[in-house]
Amino acid sequence: MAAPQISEIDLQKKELRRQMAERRNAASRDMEAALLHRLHNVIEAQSASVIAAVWPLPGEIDLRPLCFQLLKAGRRIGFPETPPKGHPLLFREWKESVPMCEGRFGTSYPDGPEVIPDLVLVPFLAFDRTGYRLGYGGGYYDRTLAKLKIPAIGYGFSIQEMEALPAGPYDIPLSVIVTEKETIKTGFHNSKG
Ligand SMILES: Nc1nc2c(c(=O)[nH]1)N(C=O)[C@@H](CNc1ccc(C(=O)N[C@@H](CCC(=O)O)C(=O)O)cc1)CN2
Ligand SMILES: Nc1ncnc2c1ncn2[C@@H]1O[C@H](COP(=O)(O)OP(=O)(O)OP(=O)(O)O)[C@@H](O)[C@H]1O
Repeated sequence: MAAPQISEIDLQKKELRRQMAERRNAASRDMEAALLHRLHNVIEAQSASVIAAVWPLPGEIDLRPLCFQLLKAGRRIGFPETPPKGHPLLFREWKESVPMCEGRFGTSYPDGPEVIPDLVLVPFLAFDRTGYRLGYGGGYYDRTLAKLKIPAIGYGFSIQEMEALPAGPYDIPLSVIVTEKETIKTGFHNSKG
């Protein structure tokens, strides 16, 4: 059987993931609070009614306090269910009382109906100023953004910035990147048509 094809870009990304997870894990609670505050203000200025967030994996930024605030303000929240690799994410509606189910790769998703978000919050291990990001390597967000054509707001710490990330042919840039220090508009619009 032929060996799976691993490109040079995929190998560079693997090493970066390891380094950047270490940096992210060194961030303080104050940095996380500042980031959530900034993210809240950015989302408040947008009219999206269904916002896709994530249930945190170990070491990740916890968006749940922000999700509670958004729910109270009348927005709806979806969390991703992780399908087999090669497929886009599916989002299920989350409310305070909804039980969570165990999904692939240690992820958790709500036991709720499917929702189609109109704005998606995207975690990353690293980003650059043109809007390219490095995730866990599933290619899930690129496939999801290719399908949904909705704006993507990436969020993470300023120490996760890279001069330039290796961009593969399927990488879709983020429209906005929010760190604890600044809000970067990349000029990229992932819209229909
Ligand atoms: N909280 C959260 N949920 C999320 C994501 C995320 O980044 N954060 N995802 C973003 O796409 C999707 C899940 N994506 C994932 C893709 C690959 C692996 C994975 O291959 N994990 C390896 C080790 C990864 C590593 O540390 O190198 C494993 O579990 O063996 C995990 C999650 C959807 N849900
Ligand atoms: N729309 C797509 N169609 C086909 N292959 C894709 C698509 N999007 C991504 N891929 C492939 O999936 C693999 C993983 O992609 P990548 O390294 O960009 O993941 P990631 O952005 O780090 O992960 P995630 O989005 O899950 O956080 C790569 O080999 C990439 O070429």
